[in-house]
Amino acid sequence: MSVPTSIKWEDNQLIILDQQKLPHEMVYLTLNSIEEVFDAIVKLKVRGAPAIGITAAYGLALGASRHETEKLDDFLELLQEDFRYLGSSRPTAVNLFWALERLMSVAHSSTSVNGAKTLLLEEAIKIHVEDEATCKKIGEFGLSLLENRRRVMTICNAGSIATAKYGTALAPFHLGAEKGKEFDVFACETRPVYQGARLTVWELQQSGVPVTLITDSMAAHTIHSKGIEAIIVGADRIAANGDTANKIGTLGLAILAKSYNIPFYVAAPFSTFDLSIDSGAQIPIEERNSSEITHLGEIAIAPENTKVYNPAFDVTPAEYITAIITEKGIIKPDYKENIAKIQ
Ligand SMILES: CSC[C@H]1O[C@H](OP(=O)(O)O)[C@H](O)[C@@H]1O
Repeated sequence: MSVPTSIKWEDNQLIILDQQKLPHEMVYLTLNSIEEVFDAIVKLKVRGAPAIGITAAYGLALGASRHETEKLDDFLELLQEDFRYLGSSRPTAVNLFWALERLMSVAHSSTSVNGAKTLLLEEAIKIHVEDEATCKKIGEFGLSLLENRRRVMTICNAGSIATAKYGTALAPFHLGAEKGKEFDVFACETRPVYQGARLTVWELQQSGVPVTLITDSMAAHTIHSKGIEAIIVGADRIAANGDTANKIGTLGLAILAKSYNIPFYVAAPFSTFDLSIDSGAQIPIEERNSSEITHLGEIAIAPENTKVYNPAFDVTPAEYITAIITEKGIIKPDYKENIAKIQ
C-alpha cells in the first residue's frame, strides 16, 4: 500500500498524473509549457487547491525560462502577463494566486534575468517540497481530533493527489493507515465531476483505508443510519472570519453536521487562507461548463439546450465549522481572532 502523488519535477520536467483518467488509467503527462500547464488546470487534469498552486508555480517558471529578453524590466513585464494568464485558469482556489505571488516577489528581488529564472524554479520546488511537510502536519493534527472517531464522511477529493502528498482532509486517513488507526470513510461521489467516486475512493484504496461510496443525496440518511461521527472536508479559500469555500455540496454537509450534532472539520494549509477578504461573500465562485451536468461523457442525460447552473464551489459560514485544521495547529472559534493569532 502506498500514498499516491500526482506531481513530479524530474530531470527538469514537470510531470503530472492526469486526474481525468483516474481511476481506470494512470496516465502521466509531461507539461512542457505554460500553455500546457494552463490547459491541465482548466481541464482538471491537475486539481485540488494546493496541487493547482504547485503546478502553476512550475508553469510560471517554465514560461519564464522561454523568455529571451535580457532586460530585467521587460522580463518582469512578460512574467506579469504570464501571472495574469495562469491566474485566469480557475478563480476560487487562492493557492493558485498565493503560489504565483510568491514567485513574483522572488523575481522582483532578482538583479538579472538569468538569476530570476533560477530563483523562480527554486521557489516552485520549495513550494512543492513544503506542501508535503505541511500536509503531514495537517494529518497529524487531524488524527488528534479523530482519535476516538471511526466513521467519518468526506466530499470531493482533498487528498494526496490534490496536494504534494498526504492531502488535507484525507491526510488523517493516510497517516492513520500508517499508524494502525482504523477509519471507515464514507465518500460522497461529488457530482458533477465525481472527484469522490473517481479519486477519493481510488486514493484511499491505494492506502488500504476502508472506504464506502455514497451518492451526494444519501448524505443525510447515511449520517443517521450509519452513525457518522464526524465530517472532514478540504478548502479552496478561507476568509479572515473563517468562512470557507469548498467543493459544491460542502455547505449541505455542514448544515447536516449541525443538525445531527456531529463535528464538521475543515482541513487546509495556510496557503488556502485569504486574509485580504473579511468574509466568504467576497470569494469568487467558479462556474463551469453546463456539459459537466448535462452529459456523462458523450451521453446526454438532460434534454438539449437545458438551462444549467454549475457552481463548482459553495461557501460554508464559519459558524457551521467546528474547527479548522492547519499545519500550525487547530483553530477554533472565534476564527477572526484566532486566525489572526496563529498565522
Ligand atoms: C486539498 S484540495 C482542496 C479542494 O479543491 C477541490 O476542488 P477541485 O477538485 O475543483 O479542484 C475540492 O474543493 C477540495 O476540497
